[in-house]
Amino acid sequence: MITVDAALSHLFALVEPLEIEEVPLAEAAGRILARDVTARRDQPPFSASAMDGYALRGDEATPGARFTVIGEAAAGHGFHRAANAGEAVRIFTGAPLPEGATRVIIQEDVTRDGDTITLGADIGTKDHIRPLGCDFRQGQSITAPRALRPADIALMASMNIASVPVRRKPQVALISTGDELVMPGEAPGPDQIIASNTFGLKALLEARGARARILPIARDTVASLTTAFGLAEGADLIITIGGASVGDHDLVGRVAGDLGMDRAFYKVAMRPGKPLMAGRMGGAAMVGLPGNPVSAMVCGQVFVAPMINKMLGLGEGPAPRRETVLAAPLPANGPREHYMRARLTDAGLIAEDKQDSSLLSILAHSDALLVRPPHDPARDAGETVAYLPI
Ligand SMILES: Nc1nc2c(c(=O)[nH]1)N[C@H]1C(S)=C(S)[C@@H](COP(=O)(O)OP(=O)(O)OC[C@H]3O[C@@H](n4cnc5c(N)ncnc54)[C@H](O)[C@@H]3O)O[C@H]1N2
Ligand code: MOO
Repeated sequence: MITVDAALSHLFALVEPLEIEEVPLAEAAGRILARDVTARRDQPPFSASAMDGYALRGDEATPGARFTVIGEAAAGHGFHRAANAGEAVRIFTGAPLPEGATRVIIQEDVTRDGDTITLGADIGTKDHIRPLGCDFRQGQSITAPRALRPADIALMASMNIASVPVRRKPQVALISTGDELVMPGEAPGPDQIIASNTFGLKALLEARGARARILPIARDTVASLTTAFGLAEGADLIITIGGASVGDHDLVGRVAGDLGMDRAFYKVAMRPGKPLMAGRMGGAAMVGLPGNPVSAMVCGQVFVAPMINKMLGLGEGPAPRRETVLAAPLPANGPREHYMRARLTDAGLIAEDKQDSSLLSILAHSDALLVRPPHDPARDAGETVAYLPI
């Protein structure tokens, strides 16, 4: 058995950052920016009014001063003549400031009579002008790598970037193995259960930027598993679930080996998730996850998600941990790193009473995996512990 950290190093060695592709801006949300992009223009490209009112020379803006309105500037339609002494231009929010004007007086502070305006007694001190380039200047960068959020998409649109260099999405093939499994919606036989792991993992990995394909369930036969591996052709990462342990029907390691899988390791000192295996299989990385549903999901968080990150150009790093206090005491941990299902409360973290790795209902109502190092001693309420948010 190897440590979680050693397993992660092996897993990182199995994958590389994928190629870069250009996608239309409208499809770039959630993708990983692969190269820096730079603004193609200044924003705003001219000094613009921030309010509806009158543009005039700031040195003339005194309470009670009068001006002649000589024209109008609206957003998209500037007024292309200078405002001279004693002149004002009717202006609207977003309009270019006419030459000579250095201040906008909002219309609430002005009285107008025909083409004459008089400034009110309290016009404040603000100029209500957005200077040229005050948001960003041409050449300003958004640096890669970066997971693109809605605000980044808006910023790139404003920068006039219509197509975006992103990492190709990792293609993941998910194979459930076991005679006991049927797909959700099917009628299970008396000894059968529903395959849940592929669905949970697809959701987990797609939320992290991968594209996951659920293959037909492989039965516990060499022929069926061989067929399933064949269907995984073209994937960057092949994930099997179940059949990884030492039972007579646990065939994944053997069949993968026969098909040329170059095994990097088997078994990790963690709980749940001990019978994990991985290696290279043709052009793909292969990870064999344990079948117990919580084990598969925890391994997805701890191992597969960081592999996806590396493929997306986000570097090699473990699943990010946070710290908080315990709200209830914990007994000493055994020799394996334990990822305990736990709930975050106002008083701190509370580990679930039941930690069996078959209990999806407990996982679903947990929001943290409390990380216990191997041989961690008993802990009291109030002590600081590490956890993975899930
Ligand atoms: N003698 C030993 N027995 C077991 C050991 C061991 O070290 N010695 N390890 C145990 C641990 S820990 C785990 S985890 C499991 C892992 O076994 P497998 O990876 O071979 O998984 P299966 O036996 O195929 O299935 C285990 C369990 O999970 C259910 N399962 C499997 N696939 C799915 C799926 N896609 N969706 C929902 N549920 C699934 C399966 O029906 C079993 O109940 O081995 C222990 N045994
Ligand atoms: O490691 Mo198993 O994954 O403990 O249930």
